[in-house]
Amino acid sequence: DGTQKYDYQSDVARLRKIVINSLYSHRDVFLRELISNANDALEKLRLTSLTVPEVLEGAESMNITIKAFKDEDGTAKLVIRDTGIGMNADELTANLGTLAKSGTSEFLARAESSDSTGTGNLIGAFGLGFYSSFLVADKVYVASLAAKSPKNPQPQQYVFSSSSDESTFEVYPDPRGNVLGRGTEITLILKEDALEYLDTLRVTELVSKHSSFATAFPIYLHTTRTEEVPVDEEEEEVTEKPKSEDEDEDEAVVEDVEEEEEKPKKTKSVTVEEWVHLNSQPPIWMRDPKTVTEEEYELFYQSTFKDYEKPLGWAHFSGDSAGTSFKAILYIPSRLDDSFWQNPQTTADIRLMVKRVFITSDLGEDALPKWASWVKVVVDADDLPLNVSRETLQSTRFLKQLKSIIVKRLIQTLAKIAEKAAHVGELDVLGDDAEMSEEELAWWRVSQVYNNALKLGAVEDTKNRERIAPLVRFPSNQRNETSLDRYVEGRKQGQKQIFYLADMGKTPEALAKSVFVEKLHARGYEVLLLGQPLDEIFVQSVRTWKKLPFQDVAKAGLKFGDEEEDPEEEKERQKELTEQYKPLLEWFKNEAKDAVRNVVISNRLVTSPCAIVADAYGYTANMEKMLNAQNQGQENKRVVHDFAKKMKTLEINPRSPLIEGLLKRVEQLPAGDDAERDLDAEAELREVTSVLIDGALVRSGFEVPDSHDFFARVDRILRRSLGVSEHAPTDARVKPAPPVAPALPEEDDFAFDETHVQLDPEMLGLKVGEPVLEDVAEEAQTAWKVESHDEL
Ligand SMILES: Nc1ncnc2c1ncn2[C@@H]1O[C@H](COP(=O)(O)OP(=O)(O)OP(=O)(O)O)[C@@H](O)[C@H]1O
Repeated sequence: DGTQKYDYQSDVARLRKIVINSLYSHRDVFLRELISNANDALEKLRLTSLTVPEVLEGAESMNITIKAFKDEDGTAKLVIRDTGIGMNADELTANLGTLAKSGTSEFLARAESSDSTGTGNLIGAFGLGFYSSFLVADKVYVASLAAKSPKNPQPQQYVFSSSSDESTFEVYPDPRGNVLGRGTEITLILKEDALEYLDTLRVTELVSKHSSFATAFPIYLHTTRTEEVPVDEEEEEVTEKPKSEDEDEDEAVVEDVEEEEEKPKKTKSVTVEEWVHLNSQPPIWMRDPKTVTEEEYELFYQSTFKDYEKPLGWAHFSGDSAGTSFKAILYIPSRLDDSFWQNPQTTADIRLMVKRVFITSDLGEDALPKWASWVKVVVDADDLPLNVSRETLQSTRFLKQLKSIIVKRLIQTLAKIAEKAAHVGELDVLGDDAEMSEEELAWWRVSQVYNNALKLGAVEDTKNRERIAPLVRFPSNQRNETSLDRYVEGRKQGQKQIFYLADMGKTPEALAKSVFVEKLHARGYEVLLLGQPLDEIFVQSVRTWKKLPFQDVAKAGLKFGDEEEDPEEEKERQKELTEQYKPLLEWFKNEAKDAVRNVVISNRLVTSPCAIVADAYGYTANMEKMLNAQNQGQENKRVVHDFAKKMKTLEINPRSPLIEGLLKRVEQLPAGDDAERDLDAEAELREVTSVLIDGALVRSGFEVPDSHDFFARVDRILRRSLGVSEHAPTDARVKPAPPVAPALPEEDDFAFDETHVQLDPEMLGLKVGEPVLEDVAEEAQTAWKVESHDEL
């Protein structure tokens, strides 16, 4: 009576199908998911009881029980029961029949497209746990009795039932009445091929592997075993051997013993039922770190934070803060979500417990500084006021200090991983696993994921800057990556600057080829190559390292540090060169007056003919790019901006044959009044010079003021060198577009039939059947689909 029949929401139907089809090989996950739900329900109850004590009525204990058995009809049942908060009829319908979680479509897309590796864990991560019961059950009954509360003073026990192949479910009052006392009982009617879960050993193994950390509440498993018990004395037939009269004492002793062995006491088999406590060990964070294995730490992380990948590192520590002692484990996840960079306010994942009881994982937005908000932490404090709002909780001294304790510990943990891999900077081929030791690989992974977050830390977290900056790695012209400490260690005698070149968006390879690096590189100096958006800001914030200031090699002020050792003749030569090149310097000053402030003989160029160097207070190309983007449309800033833009020097390389040639041509120009001058030759030379200046701008990373005009000049010079007429026009006739279309396009006009695009993985030289390669093929196929769209 009172049965309500419902259709599943379409998403649920789709999801159940995916879960059942794609997760077959991961079906063990169902138990972990159901236990995790039971734990959540118990946590909710405990927390609610702080303000509404009557919720505890109905059942004394707070625990989870599991019972597997075959009933009288031979039906295999697995029953998982908790005495948690429970659900009323509406909650059963809403919680189990609809999907309220965001991210579901992401899960669906991922589960439908992937080869299902990792989906076993995805399922929990997306909050779809309950449906995993259909992996092992043909039919599921969820009986639930909500906890008593002022709103629901007389709760009634209801049942939700559904079978794995139906698209409907039913909710009805439990015909047994309120037998649960409180909480939820999930009865799985096991599938024919899932009878393994009747085996208590199997269940014990699963619980201890995946769930023993997931809950602080006791989990009991119902077990039965047969035991031989002695039959009662009176039942036993006592046959005593009559003693012969001539027996002596000694013989009698021997006979007695023999008699006992030959005639064992009678026993009978009885079935003993027992509830075995499966998670009797204290939770992992309460244990002595020496007794916890690596695998236990990893499994605990995966089940607690619902991550299907293993963490990159962790720290297990205890302490005392503001009079509260605590134990904690912090984890470094293997990935940094994209949202880290997109969302300026990220909430931290800190699971706060008090004496093993979970309190909250929402400590507000500034629970950790932004740069460290990705760290995952479990903290168990000895004593905290529980029955309080989040705001009050946040203002406790303990929680205020917790923030800096976690950050400090995180930095220490990262530093330890880095230290163990101290030689990582010397590796030539990073990323080649074969060449890396385990320690190096561990640090390499951390650095790959968190390097930019650490830069952010060094910029924003001024208190910890000194500790974070040494963890940041930069590529250089000499190695794939180096720390600031290693850079300073490897500096040359006399070197008093940390050389760097910053150009946002450029690869280290491209930066290494820059005109500014060429001489430093040729002389054996190390230059940090900064191509990431945060790099220049990092350098500006840190300013000096081990007392050495950072020097932008694209700016004036570059000193090798051994200039004083230069012989007299070197200085003399420099003077001579300036004298010798005077006419060319004058010529350039005139031609480049719109772009630069000064023109000098270069000391930094090796093969390039010229380059443009920013003054110490002018803008480098990189800063100019950043400021251009920032100041767009702001007239008042433009004036300052334009001024700073001109604070540049053109350096020319006297050893370059191009510059030598130009000097000769400038010297050959007839001087005098207009009548004596060769205006054509001057114009031609001016054009070459302007291309050289613009070329120097480009070479130095700046933009040319008018690229169309620049290329028109290059074209003219090319024509001249090819002997083609400079003025011959190009045939510029083109076919005009057809007249305006009369009607709006139909949808079909753009339809693209994907079924035509099937790319054979073997065509790509990939072996079919290997999951990794299939992924590649799939990616290639997607890429090709996109290309075909473009062509259409
Ligand atoms: N044993 C239970 N006691 C009380 N409520 C439950 C229980 N099991 C499930 N629920 C309710 O059903 C909802 C859906 O459960 P489901 O396992 O599908 O997702 P979830 O538990 O919300 O997410 P996740 O699996 O990530 O923890 C839960 O949010 C909870 O409200």
